[in-house]
Amino acid sequence: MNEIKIFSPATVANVSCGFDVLGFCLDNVGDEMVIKKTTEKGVKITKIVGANLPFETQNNVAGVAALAILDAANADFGVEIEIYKNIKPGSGIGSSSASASGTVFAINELLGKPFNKQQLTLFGMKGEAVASGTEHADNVAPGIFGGFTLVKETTPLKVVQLPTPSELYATIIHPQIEIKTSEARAILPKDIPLSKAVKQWANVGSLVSALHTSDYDLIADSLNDLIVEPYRSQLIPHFDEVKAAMMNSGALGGGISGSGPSIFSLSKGKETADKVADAIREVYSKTDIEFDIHVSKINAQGIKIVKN
Ligand SMILES: Nc1ncnc2c1ncn2[C@@H]1O[C@H](COP(=O)(O)OP(=O)(O)O)[C@@H](O)[C@H]1O
Ligand SMILES: N[C@@H](CCOP(=O)(O)O)C(=O)O
Repeated sequence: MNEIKIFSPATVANVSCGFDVLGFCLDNVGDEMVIKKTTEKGVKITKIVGANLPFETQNNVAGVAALAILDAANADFGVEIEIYKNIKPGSGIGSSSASASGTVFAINELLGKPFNKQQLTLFGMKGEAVASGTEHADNVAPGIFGGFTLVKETTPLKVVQLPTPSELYATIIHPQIEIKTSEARAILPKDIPLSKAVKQWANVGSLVSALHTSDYDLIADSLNDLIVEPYRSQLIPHFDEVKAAMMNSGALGGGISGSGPSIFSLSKGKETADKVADAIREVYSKTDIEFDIHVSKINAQGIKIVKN
């Protein structure tokens, strides 16, 4: 295979209580990428459509992720990368991560699949670090594995795949303002009170259990973030109103998607997820901020091959 086209989905990191460890994959929102083998070694980004992003290999997450996997494989070829962006950078639904995970998935296919999903996540994290300043894996992992993932450790990397209850839908609003992950990380406290930490890790544990047992009430009870949301929600216009509208229209719960500005909710069934979409549309329609709303199934497969 000399060329591959893939669909690299958007992802929601943190899932309220699981800062830097939990994430899930969306189904109908994402970027496309075309990656071609070249006889000359090295990585060239030849086309970027839909966003103003750096073409220099070292400054683009796709370029850095590509170098990481090609080096590890000691590949005797190089690649040219075309990026078709539908996920706006700084969106909070894993724009940078979609490029990183899509690149390593595609190059692994061109190499004949020598690497497993844990290894691909590791290469993707190298790219993700260009955007956020840290090698967090909570967007890359759900893109590569699909569904819900838990990053148990980063050194050495251990990603745990979690089950996806079949009736779970996500509703997401993306206000068209940019919040850089690196900046949203810089405002977080270095230390947190033990009493809050206890509640937070209890929520992570109960959410993981609830995903295993498809216990929607327990999912609802677990979707709380006492640690990060109080700081970051101040960067998102109308956050409290959107969250109230989500809860009043039947969502199980929700919060900031990744580092924001997107706000996500989870609902039982598409009908409720659509009602949530209507309610949050009403909140933002009264403002002069442009926005997108997505209703999506949870994508259990992750990145998909469009053409090879
Ligand atoms: N291929 C890429 N896709 C998206 N962002 C990229 C890419 N390469 C570099 N970047 C940089 O990463 C930053 C956006 O990433 P980030 O702040 O994490 O947003 P998001 O939450 O949408 O992933 C921007 O500064 C952007 O220029
Ligand atoms: N755990 C990270 C996730 C960032 O997600 P993104 O979609 O905003 O890139 C964080 O919260 O900083």
